[in-house]
Amino acid sequence: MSTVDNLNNSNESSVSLREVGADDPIREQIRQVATAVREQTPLAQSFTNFVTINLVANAQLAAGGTAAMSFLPNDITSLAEQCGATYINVGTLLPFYRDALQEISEHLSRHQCQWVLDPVAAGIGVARTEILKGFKDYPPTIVRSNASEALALHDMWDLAEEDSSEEHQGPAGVESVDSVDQAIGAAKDIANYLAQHSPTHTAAVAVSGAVDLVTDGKRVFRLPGGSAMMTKITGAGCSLGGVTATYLAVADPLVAALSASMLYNVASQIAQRHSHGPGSFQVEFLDALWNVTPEEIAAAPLLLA
Ligand SMILES: Nc1ncnc2c1ncn2[C@@H]1O[C@H](COP(=O)(O)OP(=O)(O)O)[C@@H](O)[C@H]1O
Ligand SMILES: Cc1ncsc1CCOP(=O)(O)O
Ligand SMILES: [Mg+2]
Repeated sequence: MSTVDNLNNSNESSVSLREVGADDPIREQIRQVATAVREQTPLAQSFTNFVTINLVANAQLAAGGTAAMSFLPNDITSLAEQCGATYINVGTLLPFYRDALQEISEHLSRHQCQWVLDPVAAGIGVARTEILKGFKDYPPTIVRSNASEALALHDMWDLAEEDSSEEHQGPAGVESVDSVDQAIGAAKDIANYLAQHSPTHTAAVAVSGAVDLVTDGKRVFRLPGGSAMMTKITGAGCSLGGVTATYLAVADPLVAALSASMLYNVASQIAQRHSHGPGSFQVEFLDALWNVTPEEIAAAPLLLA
């Protein structure tokens, strides 16, 4: 049975899916941006949490980009226009972050700088909710999150239709307690909202899980593959956000989100084969990010709903 049949027969997806063919133009676009990242070593700066900041920088380097991390608004705003993209992750917060992140998001928006948001632990704590609500006025180009975080952000931004409120469990920490399927509607609504406010009228949302979802608000792609070992290292999702910003520096939001997620699925599968537990998995994963070819990334499993 093929991947598509497996998914169509399982409860991983409630909609019918078809494989994106080898000759579909989107695969050639993905191959080209993966090549461009390796050739151009784009800089994506990050304001990210201090649990996983080192893995984010290492993953960006291994994927072919360069990294710069800072918590100072003036650092971020002065580098924003030289960076291809900025990455903001709200996993760990300090009291000054509320004002800092408002200043940064306002600057990025006013100067039409592209950025990726990882709303880690969305729904937990008054401070985080206030910060994430504030981003509605100065929105990112891409939201990359797990399913629970996408659902919480959708609630916070009041994007639900009156009669279509999604039932979900609410946050329980940084791990998802909801399925990717539950977040399809939320992901599309968020992507459409981001696109309406984007200077290029394009945006994307990437929801990770056993089968990832990537949407620009119109098309919904599903990405099987990867490794469950990714849930046994901290920062798999955070570093995917950073690498998505690396790709956004050279690609449109949909192709950037697809390419980064496909790279992660191919690399984590290789790492699982070569490792013996979480420690060696993380090392093998960084090596695989470095060694995977643009052709392998573009050929990764990709389904269209
Ligand atoms: N059960 C799984 N099987 C395969 N890949 C997974 C699984 N869970 C997560 N991943 C992968 O791990 C990476 C991080 O996703 P996830 O764990 O959902 O993010 P987060 O750490 O933000 O919760 C993504 O590349 C995703 O595809
Ligand atoms: C454990 C933890 N606590 C606050 S941020 C963080 C890292 C979360 O990383 P990821 O979402 O990539 O698993
Ligand atoms: Mg996360």
